[in-house]
Amino acid sequence: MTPTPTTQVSNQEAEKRHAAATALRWVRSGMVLGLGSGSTSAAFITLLGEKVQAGELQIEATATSRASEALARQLNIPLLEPRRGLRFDLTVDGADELDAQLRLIKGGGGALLREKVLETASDYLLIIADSSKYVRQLGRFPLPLEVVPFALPWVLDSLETLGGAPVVRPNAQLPDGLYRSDQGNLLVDCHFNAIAEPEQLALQLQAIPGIVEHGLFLGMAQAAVMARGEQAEVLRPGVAAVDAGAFAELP
Ligand SMILES: O=C[C@H](O)[C@H](O)[C@H](O)COP(=O)(O)O
Repeated sequence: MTPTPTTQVSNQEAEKRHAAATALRWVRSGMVLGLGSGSTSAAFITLLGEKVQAGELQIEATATSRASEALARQLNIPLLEPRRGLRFDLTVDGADELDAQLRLIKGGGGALLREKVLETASDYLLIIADSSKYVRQLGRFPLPLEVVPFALPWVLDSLETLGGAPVVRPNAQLPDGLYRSDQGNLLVDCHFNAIAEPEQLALQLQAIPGIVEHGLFLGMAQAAVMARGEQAEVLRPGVAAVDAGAFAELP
């Protein structure tokens, strides 16, 4: 039987929750956690909050977006403000795409800058994902960039030259009709369709003034928990997937 779009969505939601619940197994009391953004991260934060409220886990955390911070606060998860020397034992976050090397596209929800900041300050980045996120080659998902508003015209010119078919992300609810990040910057989504050399593209994007950050997260994730139906697999860069049940601790 061919799955209907509604069935696909609910399967995807079930996989997100399954990946989130599996990732919780690696959280230990005493850890300082980075909390990701997006729907899969929200599922993780919700389950984490239940454990904290039940007194089963004592952790502290910093969130990668205002939305995740509000959710964590609502669930009484103790929150740490950014400060010098603050590092994270573990950050758990979703992704828009991941490949076999655990190279990622992130930022579909607009949180890529704070995510990259926290994940760079983390000893371990664990990605949680439903199976639709896994790709052979990055780029089908439009690559998000956070852009300083003043620089937008020239950034768009440069992105056209790179073949990125850039689209400024809209938000019909705001007066100028444009989406704003938590920092008040614009988001530009680039339609490369296929990114043959992510490392080279990352360098090219970093060289364009006005791009605050791009959504390519390369060499950052140590592992991913990906749910596939009822199963959860652990992926590590370049290593064949292993059933999550095979691990008691993060590999
Ligand atoms: O800006 C958003 C983040 O990078 C999310 O982690 C990413 O978009 C995945 O979101 P979701 O879990 O909702 O698919």
